[in-house]
Amino acid sequence: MTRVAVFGANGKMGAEVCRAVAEAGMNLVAAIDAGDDRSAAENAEVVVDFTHPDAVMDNLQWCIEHGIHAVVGTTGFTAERLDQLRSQLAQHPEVGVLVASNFSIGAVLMMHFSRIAARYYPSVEVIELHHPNKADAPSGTAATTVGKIAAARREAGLDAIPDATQHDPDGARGAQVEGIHVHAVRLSGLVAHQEVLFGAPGETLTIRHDSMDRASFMPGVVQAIEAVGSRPGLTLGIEGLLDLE
Ligand SMILES: NC(=O)C1=CN([C@@H]2O[C@H](COP(=O)(O)OP(=O)(O)OC[C@H]3O[C@@H](n4cnc5c(N)ncnc54)[C@H](OP(=O)(O)O)[C@@H]3O)[C@@H](O)[C@H]2O)C=CC1
Ligand SMILES: O=C(O)C1=N[C@H](C(=O)O)C[C@H](O)C1
Repeated sequence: MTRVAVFGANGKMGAEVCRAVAEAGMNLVAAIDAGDDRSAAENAEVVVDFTHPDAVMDNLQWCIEHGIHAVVGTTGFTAERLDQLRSQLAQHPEVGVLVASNFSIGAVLMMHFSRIAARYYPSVEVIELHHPNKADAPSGTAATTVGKIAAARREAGLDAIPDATQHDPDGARGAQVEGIHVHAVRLSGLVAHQEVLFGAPGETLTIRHDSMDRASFMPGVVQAIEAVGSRPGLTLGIEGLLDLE
């Protein structure tokens, strides 16, 4: 039985992960929340972190220094943060850390399909929609999606988006991430949703994903816990676990 500790255990995701870990027949050895002593997690094989962008880097440094693998759903990962993790992992090459901005199969497919579509459309915008208690904007999923679309556009030699910078005196067209407009909606009743809108003369393509319940993330989290120990170093996303790379 894999020994698992959950960081952020009292949160919306953490509580769900604690249930999923037990239901998957794993051994939940510690459920840690803000202010708790992490030493209770020292005999875990895998830590699952769903905390806060301000807390996650310190938590991961602790995991890596203790030789504990980590599955990370917490968002807020910049290129600099990922480089910092790679440097820490280089000192502990046996440890695996898997960071995924979204563990739901539908969201992973939405990002995959968006990457495929990106080269065929001059225009693209992203609308992400979440519950109002979300700590960050734009979402980690939106940032990952835009990163994949921007890379596919570069590989295809596409010009900059023609309509990205026009006519926006009041900022109503949202933030720009890698030159792509991203709109963040926060609304009571929502969980986690995203639309990727592609446009070309005379047509549009919309790819939409909806998580109506946090249960949608659990199969991906459990699969990542099972896999992370045999993947030393940094793994980004669960695409590799789903044969989507
Ligand atoms: N990758 C994915 O598939 C998904 C990722 N997420 C991401 O997961 C993160 C958490 O989301 P959510 O569960 O909704 O947030 P919540 O605010 O509901 O839960 C976060 C929990 O972590 C606790 N916490 C804060 N700091 C620490 C710490 N240092 N050690 C242990 N626990 C700590 C918080 O305590 P307190 O409230 O007292 O600060 C809180 O109980 C976010 O970054 C979110 O974007 C969410 C859904 C899916
Ligand atoms: O905070 C959330 O709820 C979610 N966070 C992740 C993100 O920022 O993309 C994943 C999902 O969208 C839910």
